[in-house]
Amino acid sequence: MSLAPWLIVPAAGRGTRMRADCPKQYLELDGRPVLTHTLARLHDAFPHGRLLLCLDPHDRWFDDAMVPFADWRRIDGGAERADSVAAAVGWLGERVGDDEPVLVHDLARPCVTVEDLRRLYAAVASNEAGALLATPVTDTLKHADGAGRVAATVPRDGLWRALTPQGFRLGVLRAAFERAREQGVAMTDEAAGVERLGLAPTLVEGRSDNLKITHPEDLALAALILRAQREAKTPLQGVSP
Ligand SMILES: Nc1ccn([C@@H]2O[C@H](COP(=O)(O)OP(=O)(O)OP(=O)(O)O)[C@@H](O)[C@H]2O)c(=O)n1
Ligand SMILES: C[C@](O)(CO)[C@H](O)COP(=O)(O)O
Repeated sequence: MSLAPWLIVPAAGRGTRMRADCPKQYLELDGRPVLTHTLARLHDAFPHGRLLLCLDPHDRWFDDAMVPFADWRRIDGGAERADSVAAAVGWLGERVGDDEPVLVHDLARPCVTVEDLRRLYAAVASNEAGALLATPVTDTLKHADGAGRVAATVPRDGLWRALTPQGFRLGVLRAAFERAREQGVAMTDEAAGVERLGLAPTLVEGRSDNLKITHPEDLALAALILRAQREAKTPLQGVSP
């Protein structure tokens, strides 16, 4: 498989749950914007990767100098994450073959390690239905009754949290978005669309510290994770400072 995967990075969110003055990707994390951490990890893992960065067309914080990739382009994002990814998939579909490997990674996940990125990419090569990083659920799960009370305890056996990246051959990804559009269904990750094709993407167990920065308290947590990863170093070869 090509050593230069296509990397779709949805980065057009507004970060409403973060309740900050700017989108969360521009908040400072360990001395620099969240965005630069995530892109540095991707670049460390895939220096020759080809980046499609989905940005809000009205984004006034972004600067080209923040991107470490030689080969990259900006894609106008949409109203929802799936719309942003669909725009990038559409761009690719008009230009490259269906066998090309594509990884989709949330910009809001800056703590993904180089090792996990490469393990996931290797899994994409050997699984026709693609693969995603995921981690087994460790909490007890409750189903709510709509009035803030417990309706049931949900058995957690076999339940995993879906992380990113998620990787597929372009043809599979294109078919998944096409099917979702025809059926008018919303999907919160790419694997959900691929499942609707009757395919079963492979779960690749990833690190549980691959946090998606969503709420204000996640920023401090992400800073601690990055620091701990830097200090651990050995299993994380190639991690940017
Ligand atoms: N219309 C959108 C919405 C989200 N994203 C991206 O998808 C990833 C995951 O989305 P999420 O964490 O939900 O980010 P926001 O939409 O920014 O947050 P919120 O839902 O709190 O507004 C982020 O990297 C975000 O920038 C995107 O590209 N386009
Ligand atoms: C893709 C994802 O990060 C997998 O956990 C997640 O589904 C994104 O959800 P969001 O509601 O758009 O943050």
